[in-house]
Amino acid sequence: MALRAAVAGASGYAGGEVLRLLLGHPQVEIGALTGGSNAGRRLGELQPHLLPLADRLLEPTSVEVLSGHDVVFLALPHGQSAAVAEQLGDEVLVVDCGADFRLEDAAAWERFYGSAHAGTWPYGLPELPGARDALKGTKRIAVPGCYPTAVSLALFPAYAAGIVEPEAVVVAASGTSGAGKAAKPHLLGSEVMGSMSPYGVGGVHRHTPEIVQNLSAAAGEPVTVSFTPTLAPMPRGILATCSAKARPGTTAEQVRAAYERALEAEPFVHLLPEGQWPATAAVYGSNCALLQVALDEAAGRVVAISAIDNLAKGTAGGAVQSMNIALGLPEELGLSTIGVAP
Ligand SMILES: NC(=O)C1=CN([C@@H]2O[C@H](COP(=O)(O)OP(=O)(O)OC[C@H]3O[C@@H](n4cnc5c(N)ncnc54)[C@H](OP(=O)(O)O)[C@@H]3O)[C@@H](O)[C@H]2O)C=CC1
Ligand SMILES: CC(=O)N[C@@H](CCC(=O)OP(=O)(O)O)C(=O)O
Repeated sequence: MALRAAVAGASGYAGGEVLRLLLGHPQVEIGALTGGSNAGRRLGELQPHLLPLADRLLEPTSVEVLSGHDVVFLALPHGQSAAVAEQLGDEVLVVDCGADFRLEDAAAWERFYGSAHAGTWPYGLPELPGARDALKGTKRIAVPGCYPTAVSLALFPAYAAGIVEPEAVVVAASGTSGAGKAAKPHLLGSEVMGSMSPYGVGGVHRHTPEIVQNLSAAAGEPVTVSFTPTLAPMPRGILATCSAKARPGTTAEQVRAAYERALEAEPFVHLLPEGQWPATAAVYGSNCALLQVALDEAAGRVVAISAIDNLAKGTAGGAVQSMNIALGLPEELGLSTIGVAP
Protein backbone atom coordinates (compact mmCIF):
# COMPACT_ATOMS: atom_id res chain seq x y z
CA MET A 1 0.00 0.00 0.00
CA ALA A 2 1.35 3.43 -0.94
CA LEU A 3 2.34 5.88 1.76
CA ARG A 4 0.76 9.30 1.41
CA ALA A 5 3.26 12.13 1.80
CA ALA A 6 2.56 15.85 2.12
CA VAL A 7 5.15 18.55 1.43
CA ALA A 8 5.00 21.92 3.19
CA GLY A 9 7.09 24.52 1.39
CA ALA A 10 6.49 22.85 -1.98
CA SER A 11 7.16 26.10 -3.84
CA GLY A 12 10.73 26.36 -2.48
CA TYR A 13 13.98 24.74 -3.54
CA ALA A 14 14.09 22.11 -0.81
CA GLY A 15 10.38 21.24 -1.16
CA GLY A 16 10.75 21.05 -4.93
CA GLU A 17 13.65 18.63 -4.65
CA VAL A 18 11.76 16.48 -2.14
CA LEU A 19 8.94 16.27 -4.68
CA ARG A 20 11.31 15.42 -7.54
CA LEU A 21 12.59 12.46 -5.52
CA LEU A 22 9.19 11.37 -4.23
CA LEU A 23 7.87 11.26 -7.81
CA GLY A 24 10.41 8.47 -8.39
CA HIS A 25 9.75 6.64 -5.12
CA PRO A 26 7.80 3.42 -5.69
CA GLN A 27 6.11 3.39 -2.29
CA VAL A 28 5.01 7.01 -2.04
CA GLU A 29 1.90 8.77 -3.29
CA ILE A 30 2.02 12.57 -3.18
CA GLY A 31 -0.69 14.18 -1.09
CA ALA A 32 -1.09 17.81 -0.06
CA LEU A 33 1.33 20.47 -1.30
CA THR A 34 1.48 23.71 0.63
CA GLY A 35 3.12 27.10 0.29
CA GLY A 36 3.23 30.49 1.96
CA SER A 37 2.86 33.56 -0.26
CA ASN A 38 2.27 31.30 -3.28
CA ALA A 39 -0.68 29.40 -1.82
CA GLY A 40 -3.46 29.21 -4.40
CA ARG A 41 -1.11 29.03 -7.40
CA ARG A 42 -0.52 26.02 -9.66
CA LEU A 43 2.69 24.19 -8.85
CA GLY A 44 3.53 24.20 -12.57
CA GLU A 45 3.99 27.99 -12.46
CA LEU A 46 6.64 27.68 -9.76
CA GLN A 47 8.26 24.28 -10.32
CA PRO A 48 7.91 23.68 -14.08
CA HIS A 49 10.33 20.74 -13.94
CA LEU A 50 7.82 18.73 -11.85
CA LEU A 51 5.52 18.13 -14.80
CA PRO A 52 3.38 15.31 -13.31
CA LEU A 53 2.35 17.74 -10.54
CA ALA A 54 1.94 20.82 -12.74
CA ASP A 55 -1.81 21.14 -12.24
CA ARG A 56 -1.77 20.62 -8.51
CA LEU A 57 -2.72 23.70 -6.45
CA LEU A 58 -0.62 24.90 -3.54
CA GLU A 59 -2.70 25.01 -0.39
CA PRO A 60 -2.04 27.16 2.66
CA THR A 61 0.35 25.63 5.21
CA SER A 62 -2.03 24.58 7.97
CA VAL A 63 -2.40 21.60 10.24
CA GLU A 64 -5.79 20.84 8.66
CA VAL A 65 -4.25 20.54 5.20
CA LEU A 66 -1.24 18.52 6.39
CA SER A 67 -3.24 16.10 8.56
CA GLY A 68 -4.20 12.62 7.38
CA HIS A 69 -0.87 11.73 5.76
CA ASP A 70 1.63 9.01 6.65
CA VAL A 71 4.60 11.33 6.13
CA VAL A 72 4.87 15.13 6.23
CA PHE A 73 7.99 16.83 4.87
CA LEU A 74 8.53 20.33 6.24
CA ALA A 75 10.65 22.56 3.97
CA LEU A 76 9.84 25.84 5.68
CA PRO A 77 12.08 28.67 6.89
CA HIS A 78 13.86 28.14 10.22
CA GLY A 79 11.70 28.45 13.29
CA GLN A 80 8.43 27.49 11.60
CA SER A 81 8.54 23.71 11.95
CA ALA A 82 7.87 23.25 15.67
CA ALA A 83 4.45 24.89 15.68
CA VAL A 84 3.30 22.71 12.78
CA ALA A 85 4.92 19.47 13.99
CA GLU A 86 3.51 19.57 17.48
CA GLN A 87 -0.05 19.62 16.14
CA LEU A 88 0.40 16.78 13.67
CA GLY A 89 0.20 13.96 16.22
CA ASP A 90 2.60 11.18 17.12
CA GLU A 91 1.49 8.72 14.44
CA VAL A 92 2.66 10.72 11.44
CA LEU A 93 6.32 10.69 10.39
CA VAL A 94 7.51 14.31 10.28
CA VAL A 95 10.71 14.97 8.31
CA ASP A 96 11.98 18.48 8.95
CA CYS A 97 14.34 19.90 6.33
CA GLY A 98 14.81 23.01 8.48
CA ALA A 99 17.24 23.49 11.34
CA ASP A 100 14.80 23.60 14.26
CA PHE A 101 15.52 20.17 15.74
CA ARG A 102 19.12 19.52 14.71
CA LEU A 103 21.05 20.83 17.70
CA GLU A 104 21.28 19.17 21.10
CA ASP A 105 22.80 22.23 22.78
CA ALA A 106 20.02 24.72 23.53
CA ALA A 107 22.52 27.49 24.32
CA ALA A 108 24.20 27.03 20.94
CA TRP A 109 20.80 27.16 19.23
CA GLU A 110 19.91 30.41 20.99
CA ARG A 111 23.29 31.95 20.17
CA PHE A 112 23.24 31.10 16.46
CA TYR A 113 19.52 31.29 15.68
CA GLY A 114 18.40 33.90 18.22
CA SER A 115 15.20 32.16 19.29
CA ALA A 116 14.06 29.60 21.88
CA HIS A 117 15.26 26.02 21.26
CA ALA A 118 12.41 23.77 20.10
CA GLY A 119 14.07 20.43 20.95
CA THR A 120 16.17 17.69 19.34
CA TRP A 121 15.07 14.95 16.95
CA PRO A 122 16.94 11.93 15.56
CA TYR A 123 19.47 13.30 13.09
CA GLY A 124 19.08 12.38 9.43
CA LEU A 125 22.67 11.65 8.48
CA PRO A 126 22.55 7.83 8.51
CA GLU A 127 26.28 7.41 7.86
CA LEU A 128 27.27 8.87 11.23
CA PRO A 129 28.04 6.30 13.94
CA GLY A 130 24.80 5.22 15.67
CA ALA A 131 22.55 7.34 13.45
CA ARG A 132 20.73 4.46 11.73
CA ASP A 133 19.71 2.94 15.05
CA ALA A 134 18.25 6.27 16.15
CA LEU A 135 16.34 6.65 12.87
CA LYS A 136 14.76 3.18 12.81
CA GLY A 137 11.09 3.47 13.72
CA THR A 138 11.28 7.15 14.63
CA LYS A 139 8.36 9.49 13.90
CA ARG A 140 10.53 12.61 13.85
CA ILE A 141 13.62 13.33 11.72
CA ALA A 142 15.84 16.42 11.71
CA VAL A 143 17.44 16.64 8.26
CA PRO A 144 20.98 18.07 8.52
CA GLY A 145 22.11 21.34 7.00
CA CYS A 146 23.84 21.03 3.65
CA TYR A 147 27.29 22.15 4.82
CA PRO A 148 27.17 19.90 7.92
CA THR A 149 26.35 16.96 5.62
CA ALA A 150 29.36 17.62 3.38
CA VAL A 151 31.77 18.35 6.23
CA SER A 152 30.65 15.59 8.59
CA LEU A 153 30.91 12.96 5.86
CA ALA A 154 34.40 14.19 4.97
CA LEU A 155 35.80 14.15 8.51
CA PHE A 156 33.87 11.64 10.64
CA PRO A 157 35.98 8.65 9.47
CA ALA A 158 39.14 10.38 10.69
CA TYR A 159 37.59 11.28 14.05
CA ALA A 160 35.99 7.87 14.54
CA ALA A 161 39.39 6.25 13.90
CA GLY A 162 41.18 8.60 16.34
CA ILE A 163 43.84 9.61 13.80
CA VAL A 164 43.38 13.40 14.04
CA GLU A 165 43.52 16.05 16.76
CA PRO A 166 40.26 17.66 17.94
CA GLU A 167 40.56 20.78 15.79
CA ALA A 168 39.44 21.08 12.19
CA VAL A 169 39.63 23.76 9.51
CA VAL A 170 36.98 23.81 6.81
CA VAL A 171 36.49 26.00 3.76
CA ALA A 172 33.45 25.03 1.72
CA ALA A 173 31.97 26.42 -1.48
CA SER A 174 28.24 26.26 -2.07
CA GLY A 175 26.02 26.84 -5.05
CA THR A 176 23.46 29.61 -4.78
CA SER A 177 20.41 27.36 -4.29
CA GLY A 178 21.69 26.81 -0.74
CA ALA A 179 20.36 30.24 0.10
CA GLY A 180 16.77 29.43 -0.89
CA LYS A 181 14.53 30.75 -3.62
CA ALA A 182 13.46 34.07 -2.12
CA ALA A 183 15.27 36.87 -3.98
CA LYS A 184 18.30 38.25 -2.13
CA PRO A 185 20.34 41.20 -3.49
CA HIS A 186 23.73 39.49 -3.02
CA LEU A 187 22.47 36.49 -5.03
CA LEU A 188 21.45 38.37 -8.16
CA GLY A 189 23.06 36.85 -11.23
CA SER A 190 25.18 39.93 -11.84
CA GLU A 191 26.61 39.71 -8.30
CA VAL A 192 27.33 35.98 -8.33
CA MET A 193 28.37 35.26 -11.91
CA GLY A 194 32.10 34.92 -12.44
CA SER A 195 32.95 35.50 -8.79
CA MET A 196 33.46 33.59 -5.55
CA SER A 197 33.05 35.26 -2.19
CA PRO A 198 33.23 34.28 1.49
CA TYR A 199 30.48 34.97 4.02
CA GLY A 200 29.73 34.06 7.62
CA VAL A 201 33.47 34.31 8.40
CA GLY A 202 34.93 34.03 11.90
CA GLY A 203 32.91 31.20 13.39
CA VAL A 204 29.55 32.94 13.06
CA HIS A 205 27.83 30.74 10.47
CA ARG A 206 24.92 28.84 12.03
CA HIS A 207 26.17 25.52 10.70
CA THR A 208 29.29 25.73 12.88
CA PRO A 209 27.66 24.26 16.04
CA GLU A 210 26.04 21.51 13.95
CA ILE A 211 29.41 20.49 12.50
CA VAL A 212 30.97 20.66 15.98
CA GLN A 213 28.18 18.45 17.34
CA ASN A 214 28.71 15.78 14.67
CA LEU A 215 32.50 15.68 14.80
CA SER A 216 32.60 15.75 18.60
CA ALA A 217 30.22 12.78 18.72
CA ALA A 218 32.41 10.86 16.25
CA ALA A 219 35.59 11.74 18.17
CA GLY A 220 34.16 11.10 21.63
CA GLU A 221 35.65 14.43 22.77
CA PRO A 222 34.96 18.12 22.03
CA VAL A 223 36.22 19.18 18.61
CA THR A 224 36.70 22.83 17.63
CA VAL A 225 35.96 23.79 14.04
CA SER A 226 36.97 26.87 12.05
CA PHE A 227 34.35 26.96 9.30
CA THR A 228 34.36 29.39 6.37
CA PRO A 229 31.57 29.14 3.78
CA THR A 230 31.94 30.64 0.33
CA LEU A 231 29.46 31.26 -2.42
CA ALA A 232 30.26 29.82 -5.85
CA PRO A 233 28.70 30.74 -9.21
CA MET A 234 26.76 27.51 -9.72
CA PRO A 235 23.14 26.63 -8.95
CA ARG A 236 23.84 23.43 -6.98
CA GLY A 237 26.70 21.72 -5.25
CA ILE A 238 29.02 21.92 -2.26
CA LEU A 239 32.75 21.27 -2.30
CA ALA A 240 34.08 21.05 1.26
CA THR A 241 37.83 21.16 1.83
CA CYS A 242 38.46 19.97 5.37
CA SER A 243 41.63 19.33 7.31
CA ALA A 244 42.73 18.37 10.80
CA LYS A 245 46.14 17.87 12.41
CA ALA A 246 47.21 14.25 12.21
CA ARG A 247 48.00 12.46 15.48
CA PRO A 248 51.76 11.86 15.74
CA GLY A 249 52.89 8.77 13.85
CA THR A 250 49.82 8.55 11.61
CA THR A 251 50.72 7.16 8.19
CA ALA A 252 49.07 7.67 4.81
CA GLU A 253 48.16 3.95 4.79
CA GLN A 254 46.37 4.30 8.14
CA VAL A 255 44.44 7.31 6.87
CA ARG A 256 43.31 5.48 3.73
CA ALA A 257 42.40 2.38 5.73
CA ALA A 258 40.30 4.41 8.20
CA TYR A 259 38.22 5.88 5.36
CA GLU A 260 37.87 2.56 3.55
CA ARG A 261 36.69 0.89 6.75
CA ALA A 262 34.18 3.60 7.61
CA LEU A 263 32.70 3.85 4.11
CA GLU A 264 32.91 0.40 2.53
CA ALA A 265 29.27 -0.52 3.22
CA GLU A 266 27.81 2.93 2.52
CA PRO A 267 25.54 3.05 -0.52
CA PHE A 268 25.71 6.83 -0.90
CA VAL A 269 29.22 7.81 0.17
CA HIS A 270 31.94 6.85 -2.26
CA LEU A 271 35.66 7.06 -1.54
CA LEU A 272 37.29 7.73 -4.91
CA PRO A 273 40.34 5.79 -6.09
CA GLU A 274 43.61 7.37 -4.97
CA GLY A 275 44.59 10.36 -7.07
CA GLN A 276 41.03 11.17 -8.18
CA TRP A 277 39.38 14.19 -6.54
CA PRO A 278 35.69 15.00 -5.99
CA ALA A 279 33.92 17.56 -8.17
CA THR A 280 30.43 18.95 -7.75
CA ALA A 281 29.51 18.26 -11.39
CA ALA A 282 29.73 14.52 -10.74
CA VAL A 283 27.01 14.56 -8.07
CA TYR A 284 24.55 16.93 -9.73
CA GLY A 285 21.09 15.55 -8.95
CA SER A 286 22.46 12.43 -7.27
CA ASN A 287 22.26 11.35 -3.64
CA CYS A 288 25.94 10.49 -3.67
CA ALA A 289 28.74 12.12 -1.68
CA LEU A 290 32.14 11.74 -3.32
CA LEU A 291 35.16 11.77 -1.01
CA GLN A 292 38.91 11.77 -1.21
CA VAL A 293 41.50 11.97 1.55
CA ALA A 294 45.26 12.52 1.72
CA LEU A 295 47.91 12.95 4.38
CA ASP A 296 49.88 16.17 3.91
CA GLU A 297 53.06 14.90 5.52
CA ALA A 298 54.92 18.24 5.46
CA ALA A 299 52.08 20.06 7.23
CA GLY A 300 51.12 17.06 9.37
CA ARG A 301 47.46 17.34 8.38
CA VAL A 302 44.82 14.99 7.07
CA VAL A 303 43.01 16.69 4.18
CA ALA A 304 39.57 15.36 3.23
CA ILE A 305 37.44 16.72 0.42
CA SER A 306 33.79 15.99 -0.24
CA ALA A 307 31.38 16.94 -3.00
CA ILE A 308 27.61 16.74 -2.66
CA ASP A 309 24.55 18.20 -4.31
CA ASN A 310 23.27 20.52 -1.57
CA LEU A 311 19.65 19.95 -2.57
CA ALA A 312 19.98 16.16 -3.00
CA LYS A 313 22.23 14.45 -0.42
CA GLY A 314 22.43 17.83 1.33
CA THR A 315 18.66 18.09 1.86
CA ALA A 316 15.97 16.15 0.03
CA GLY A 317 17.98 12.99 -0.68
CA GLY A 318 19.09 12.81 2.93
CA ALA A 319 15.46 13.35 3.95
CA VAL A 320 14.17 10.50 1.76
CA GLN A 321 17.03 8.18 2.78
CA SER A 322 16.24 8.82 6.44
CA MET A 323 12.51 8.38 5.80
CA ASN A 324 13.22 4.98 4.25
CA ILE A 325 15.16 3.91 7.34
CA ALA A 326 12.50 5.21 9.72
CA LEU A 327 9.79 3.29 7.88
CA GLY A 328 11.79 0.06 7.56
CA LEU A 329 11.99 0.38 3.75
CA PRO A 330 15.16 -0.42 1.79
CA GLU A 331 17.41 2.58 2.40
CA GLU A 332 18.14 3.18 -1.29
CA LEU A 333 14.50 3.20 -2.48
CA GLY A 334 13.75 6.15 -4.77
CA LEU A 335 17.33 7.41 -4.61
CA SER A 336 20.08 7.38 -7.19
CA THR A 337 23.86 7.64 -7.22
CA ILE A 338 23.74 8.63 -10.88
CA GLY A 339 24.48 12.27 -11.64
CA VAL A 340 23.83 14.50 -14.65
CA ALA A 341 26.79 15.53 -16.79
CA PRO A 342 28.17 17.65 -18.32
N1 LIG B 1 18.43 25.15 -0.02
C1 LIG B 1 19.19 24.24 0.61
O1 LIG B 1 20.24 23.81 0.08
C2 LIG B 1 18.79 23.71 1.92
C3 LIG B 1 17.65 24.11 2.59
N2 LIG B 1 17.31 23.56 3.78
C4 LIG B 1 16.18 24.00 4.56
O2 LIG B 1 14.95 23.82 3.90
C5 LIG B 1 14.06 24.84 4.32
C6 LIG B 1 13.53 25.52 3.06
O3 LIG B 1 14.64 26.09 2.39
P1 LIG B 1 14.60 26.47 0.85
O4 LIG B 1 13.74 25.55 0.12
O5 LIG B 1 16.01 26.62 0.45
O6 LIG B 1 13.92 27.92 0.92
P2 LIG B 1 12.97 28.61 -0.18
O7 LIG B 1 13.01 30.05 0.13
O8 LIG B 1 13.35 28.16 -1.53
O9 LIG B 1 11.52 28.02 0.17
C7 LIG B 1 10.85 28.33 1.34
C8 LIG B 1 9.51 27.67 1.34
O10 LIG B 1 8.83 27.96 2.56
C9 LIG B 1 7.59 28.59 2.26
N3 LIG B 1 7.28 29.61 3.27
C10 LIG B 1 7.98 30.73 3.53
N4 LIG B 1 7.39 31.43 4.53
C11 LIG B 1 6.29 30.72 4.87
C12 LIG B 1 5.25 30.92 5.83
N5 LIG B 1 5.24 31.98 6.62
N6 LIG B 1 4.28 29.98 5.91
C13 LIG B 1 4.28 28.91 5.10
N7 LIG B 1 5.24 28.66 4.18
C14 LIG B 1 6.22 29.56 4.07
C15 LIG B 1 7.76 29.21 0.90
O11 LIG B 1 6.48 29.37 0.33
P3 LIG B 1 6.13 30.56 -0.71
O12 LIG B 1 7.21 30.53 -1.76
O13 LIG B 1 4.81 30.12 -1.24
O14 LIG B 1 6.09 31.80 0.07
C16 LIG B 1 8.60 28.15 0.22
O15 LIG B 1 7.81 27.09 -0.22
C17 LIG B 1 14.82 25.80 5.21
O16 LIG B 1 14.55 25.53 6.56
C18 LIG B 1 16.25 25.48 4.86
O17 LIG B 1 17.06 25.71 5.96
C19 LIG B 1 18.07 22.54 4.30
C20 LIG B 1 19.21 22.10 3.71
C21 LIG B 1 19.68 22.71 2.49
C1 LIG C 1 24.69 29.34 -0.09
C2 LIG C 1 23.90 29.52 1.19
O1 LIG C 1 23.47 30.62 1.48
N1 LIG C 1 23.72 28.43 1.93
C3 LIG C 1 22.97 28.46 3.15
C4 LIG C 1 22.92 27.10 3.77
C5 LIG C 1 21.72 26.29 3.38
C6 LIG C 1 21.41 25.12 4.29
O2 LIG C 1 21.69 23.97 4.30
O3 LIG C 1 20.94 25.38 5.28
P1 LIG C 1 19.85 25.32 6.37
O4 LIG C 1 19.03 24.14 6.15
O5 LIG C 1 20.52 25.29 7.67
O6 LIG C 1 19.22 26.60 6.09
C7 LIG C 1 23.57 29.43 4.14
O7 LIG C 1 24.79 29.56 4.21
O8 LIG C 1 22.81 29.96 4.94
